[in-house]
Amino acid sequence: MDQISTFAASPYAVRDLQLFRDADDPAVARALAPCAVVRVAAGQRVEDGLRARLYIVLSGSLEVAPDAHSGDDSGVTRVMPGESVGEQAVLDDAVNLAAMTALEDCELLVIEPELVWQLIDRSNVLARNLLRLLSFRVRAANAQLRRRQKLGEFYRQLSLNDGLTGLYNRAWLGEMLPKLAMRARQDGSPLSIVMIDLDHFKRFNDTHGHIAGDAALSAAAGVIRDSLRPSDFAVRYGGEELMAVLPDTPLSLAEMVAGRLAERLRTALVFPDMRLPLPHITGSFGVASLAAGGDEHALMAAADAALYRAKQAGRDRVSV
Ligand SMILES: Nc1nc2c(ncn2[C@@H]2O[C@H](COP(=O)(O)OP(=O)(O)OP(=O)(O)O)[C@@H](O)[C@H]2O)c(=O)[nH]1
Repeated sequence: MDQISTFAASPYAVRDLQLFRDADDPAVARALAPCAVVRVAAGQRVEDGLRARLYIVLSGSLEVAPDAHSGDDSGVTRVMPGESVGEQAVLDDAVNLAAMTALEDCELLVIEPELVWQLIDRSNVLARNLLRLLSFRVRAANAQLRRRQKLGEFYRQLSLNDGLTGLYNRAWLGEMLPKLAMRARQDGSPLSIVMIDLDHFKRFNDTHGHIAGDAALSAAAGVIRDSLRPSDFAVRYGGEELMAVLPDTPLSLAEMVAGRLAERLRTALVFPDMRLPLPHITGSFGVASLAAGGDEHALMAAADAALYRAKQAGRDRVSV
């Protein structure tokens, strides 16, 4: 980064600089006249030392990564001729942590912080342009934060949903069931679960193939999801093991819900457009409610035991 001239000796004029747009005061031109114009070769970093300066690109372009120390490259911006970088660091009197690299051979005007402040005192136009620029940057930063939050939420949702069926997955259950159990204990409200295991699913796979098995799982998941209230949750917590989580639901009502699920599963279409006799699926259902003083582990164990009884009793049925 070598000084090649001063602003006065360069071919550039004050009107080329966005920050000084409409500042046709000759005093501004005089103040900028001795400022250094430096050349930065393509690929070279703008070495700022520990001093924040204002840089204005006169020719070429710079790439600016917000914070060289955070390794965050998501907010990289390109600074074009007439645009400035470093004004915020100058105003904050902070070290400029932005990593500035020349994308092509550049000429930059360098304005020392003391002069920036003198010019702000002298020129209302500059102060107004600076405020406008900072307001634009704050808006851009906020928009980027919102985008990142949305993206984070999207990936979080993705990690809590099962890819095949779209139901909540085991990770969701591990995170949410303890919370739902705690809320139920605090409110004194009932919490029930229905564990569902598809019957002879190995045989179904062996007979109809794994792809048909996947379709059957999706059909079963759809039946469960569409049969629940909006406040209930449908979960796939294992291979062919599904669950309905029913807040504010006592055991007797959960048993009725399970009966309805069993009936709908029995008549569900696995392949609506298949001409061959339809393979059908049934499930075994184990129902349990959170006991007074019990926790989510005891609840799962009780539902598991009920499910075992439903299997033992001949499958395609509900056990409590
Ligand atoms: N197609 C398909 N099959 C799966 C998936 N996850 C688990 N399975 C199958 O589900 C079957 C479960 O078999 P088992 O646990 O022996 O139980 P079952 O054959 O259903 O017998 P019962 O539960 O006793 O009625 C296995 O053959 C698994 O391969 C899946 O995502 N897709």
